[in-house]
Amino acid sequence: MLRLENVSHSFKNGNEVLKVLHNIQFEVQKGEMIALLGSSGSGKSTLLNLMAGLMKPTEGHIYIADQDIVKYGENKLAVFRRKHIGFIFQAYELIPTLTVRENVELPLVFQSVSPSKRRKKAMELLEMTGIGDKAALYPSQLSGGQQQRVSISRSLITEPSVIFAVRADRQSGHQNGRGNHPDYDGAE
Ligand SMILES: Nc1ncnc2c1ncn2[C@@H]1O[C@H](COP(=O)(O)OP(=O)(O)OP(=O)(O)O)[C@@H](O)[C@H]1O
Repeated sequence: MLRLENVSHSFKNGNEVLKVLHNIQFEVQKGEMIALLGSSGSGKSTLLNLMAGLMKPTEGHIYIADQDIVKYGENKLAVFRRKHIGFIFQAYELIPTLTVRENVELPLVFQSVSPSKRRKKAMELLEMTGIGDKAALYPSQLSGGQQQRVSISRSLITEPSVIFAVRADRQSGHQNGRGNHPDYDGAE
C-alpha cells in the first residue's frame, strides 16, 4: 500500500545543505498500522510531508497504491491526495464556524458529492466514532477527545488508501508505557 525506496531529503539554507533523511526504505501493507517515533528535529514531519505528496524528496521513490507519487505534477498530486490520503492533524484543524457534521462532510464537498449523500456518510461515521449526538454542535462545544473523533471521522469520509496522523505529546512518555527512552521525546 505504501512503499519507500531509497528516499533521501536535504534542505538548502543559503550555502548550507542539511541532509535530513538518508536512504529510507520501508513498506506498509494494507491494514497495517505503523508509528514513527523520533526526537525533535529528526525528520518525522519531513518524511510525513514526502509520503503525503506535499513535498518531493531529493532522491528516491514513494509508491502509494503502486503509483510513484514522486513523478506526479502538482495538479495530479492534488487530485491523488484528495482521493487516497487522509490526514488527522495534531491540532485537529476543525473549522470553528461549521458544525461537527459539516466539518466531517467537507472533504466530500470538494469531490462534488450530493448534500444528502455526504450528510448520510458523515452521520454514519459520527455514529461509528461515538459522537452521533454531537453532530449539530460546533467544535468549541466539544471536549478535546471528541474533537479528535471529528477529525478521525473527517479523515475517513473519503475512504482513503492511507491515513497520516500526527501527534506531539511531550509529557506522557511515562504514562503511555514508553518509559524514558533517550531517543524519544514524545513526538510521533
Ligand atoms: N523547510 C525547511 N528548510 C530548512 N530546514 C528545514 C525545513 N524543514 C525542516 N527543516 C529542518 O529539518 C530537520 C527535520 O525537521 P522535521 O520538521 O522533519 O523534524 P521533526 O522530527 O518533525 O521534529 P518535531 O518532532 O520537533 O516536530 C530539522 O533540523 C529542521 O530544522
